[in-house]
Amino acid sequence: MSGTDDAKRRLRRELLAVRSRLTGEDARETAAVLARHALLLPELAGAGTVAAYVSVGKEPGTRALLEELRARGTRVLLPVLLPDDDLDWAVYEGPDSLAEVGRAGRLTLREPSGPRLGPEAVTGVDAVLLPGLAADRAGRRLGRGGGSYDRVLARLAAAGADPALLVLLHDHELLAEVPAEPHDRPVHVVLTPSGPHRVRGRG
Ligand SMILES: Nc1nc2c(c(=O)[nH]1)N(C=O)[C@@H](CNc1ccc(C(=O)N[C@@H](CCC(=O)O)C(=O)O)cc1)CN2
Ligand SMILES: Nc1ncnc2c1ncn2[C@@H]1O[C@H](COP(=O)(O)OP(=O)(O)OP(=O)(O)O)[C@@H](O)[C@H]1O
Repeated sequence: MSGTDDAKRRLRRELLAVRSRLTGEDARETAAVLARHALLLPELAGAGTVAAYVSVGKEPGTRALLEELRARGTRVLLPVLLPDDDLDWAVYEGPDSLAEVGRAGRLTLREPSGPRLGPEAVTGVDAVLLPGLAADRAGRRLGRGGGSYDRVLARLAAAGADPALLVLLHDHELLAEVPAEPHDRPVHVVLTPSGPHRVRGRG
């Protein structure tokens, strides 16, 4: 294991421990404030299609945001986790269209139940909302470590697609520096309840 890999693991453990201590009230407040900021961003206001995700556990809440995007006519794609941790995609058709999917040792996810569009569908979107555990002001993002979004970002680059990339975090998860490996690709905006933090020189 490389030193960076090891540093990422340690940091993930610490950040998940802090998240586990957040209250339901923290999560609800974060969700409302994040949705308000997000809906004002030009990257989302001008987007025809947005790839997003349904927040779980103590992740900053995305459900209000998903509903409001859909209500204003934005096409929203949601991920379906494949057995190898790659992501397929399907259209969000409202809260009642989500199915709970449990996997051993993992958080129970809510996934869209409509037709699957294939992993390449993400290359046609205008913006991607990414989950994460931390990011820094250079746009380096730390995910849960499955490499799902690393693969999404590699797929976008291979297709020559350049959608706006936004990671949604709690304020304390915007760090001075996140350890990065050569395969990591930076995001453009780190969105926290205190507002959007734009990565200089991107977007
Ligand atoms: N809300 C949400 N949806 C998402 C993601 C995410 O991070 N958040 N993903 C992002 O890729 C994909 C799913 N990947 C996941 C990977 C790990 C775990 C999980 O429960 N991890 C445990 C630790 C055990 C483990 O690593 O397997 C944990 O974080 O507590 C959940 C989802 C697609 N959908
Ligand atoms: N393009 C890719 N295709 C397949 N595997 C990849 C790709 N990029 C990275 N990986 C692998 O994915 C694993 C997790 O990488 P990393 O620790 O950077 O995850 P992460 O960015 O924190 O998580 P995620 O991408 O799920 O949000 C590593 O083993 C890495 O080698």
